[in-house]
Amino acid sequence: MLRTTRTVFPFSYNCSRPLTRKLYSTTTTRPLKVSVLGAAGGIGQPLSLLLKLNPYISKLSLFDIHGAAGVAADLSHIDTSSDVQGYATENGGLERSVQDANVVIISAGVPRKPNMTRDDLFAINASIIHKLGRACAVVAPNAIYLVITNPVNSMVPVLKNALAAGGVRDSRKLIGVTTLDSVRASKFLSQVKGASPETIRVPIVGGHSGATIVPLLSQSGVQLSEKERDEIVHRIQFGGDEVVKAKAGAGSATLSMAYAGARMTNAVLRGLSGEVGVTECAYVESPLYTDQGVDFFSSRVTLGKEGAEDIHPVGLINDYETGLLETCLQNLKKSIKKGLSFVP
Ligand SMILES: NC(=O)C1=CN([C@@H]2O[C@H](COP(=O)(O)OP(=O)(O)OC[C@H]3O[C@@H](n4cnc5c(N)ncnc54)[C@H](O)[C@@H]3O)[C@@H](O)[C@H]2O)C=CC1
Ligand SMILES: O=C([O-])CC(=O)C(=O)O
Repeated sequence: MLRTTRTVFPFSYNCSRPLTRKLYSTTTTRPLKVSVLGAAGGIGQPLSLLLKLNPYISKLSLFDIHGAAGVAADLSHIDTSSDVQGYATENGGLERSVQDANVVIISAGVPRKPNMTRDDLFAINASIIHKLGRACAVVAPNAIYLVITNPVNSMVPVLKNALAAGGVRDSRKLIGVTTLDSVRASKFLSQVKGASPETIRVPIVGGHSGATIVPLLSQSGVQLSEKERDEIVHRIQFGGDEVVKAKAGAGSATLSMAYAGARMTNAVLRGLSGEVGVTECAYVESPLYTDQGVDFFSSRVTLGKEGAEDIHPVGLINDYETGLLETCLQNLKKSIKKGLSFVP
């Protein structure tokens, strides 16, 4: 197979090399197809743009109930190697868009408006995720699924059941995207400390909503006063609300989410391509807290050819973080139960 080396992507992210950020460089050996569902949306469009720049991807497939053909036509003029194709609902467009996909990214659904919680999106988004999952299970049983749609804490369990109903049961291939919390943590901490965000890594465990977002600042190597710590934890937990408020009814984070989604997708593609030691924090079916009735949990995972291959424990945490984790687990348990109990 032809081997090509390109340097086009704006970031390289590797938890095993946390202090490096450089132009993306890879040797591609395997053509990979990535499908984006919800591709014409606020996240879908900039995410698809970033994916068009990713040299791991040979086929970029865009599906939306409105407007994917236009987005695909636009992106297809960009002079990178990948082919872009847009699909609408008609003529089995969804099924054709995900057929043989290696990775399916789902950002289809409704975003928050001010004074809404992520959980307020549950009913409408669960129906969408379930429907997409049922269709995808038939034509893309081996894909890795990345769920962006909120509430992530419940949508991943919803998708698990939808895929399982179609006979697809590999938990390593079902991943909730919590990367935006990691991105925010690096940025917010860097602002407090006057450091470069590239040099700061904070493991974020738990889930992706308010008190379920547990930043392990004690593992960041950054010293903080109690006041600084409390403020930064609050800002990381409720960073999404800042954007929802600022957008004043026009939706929630899209551009920073596209960046975070592209980073997570890139990590998954590196793992799929055989790179060893690729890790990110992600929300997966996890054995870590099943004894407390919590079957899904975000922690550091190692990504490989089968998806989330190793799930790492939270590691050493202090009393303050133990308190945050207890609150997180209580909340997470309810969101997971709600997701698993969803009946379309
Ligand atoms: N995981 C995370 O960290 C984050 C998650 N989100 C979530 O991502 C989701 C999408 O947000 P935005 O892109 O801003 O919303 P948006 O409304 O701009 O875009 C959503 C897109 O989904 C499409 N869509 C709706 N039903 C569909 C279906 N059945 N099949 C295919 N496409 C369908 C719509 O046509 C639209 O283009 C929301 O639920 C939001 O809360 C947002 C930010 C961060
Ligand atoms: O806040 C929202 O609804 C969108 C989101 O998940 C985030 O920005 O973290």
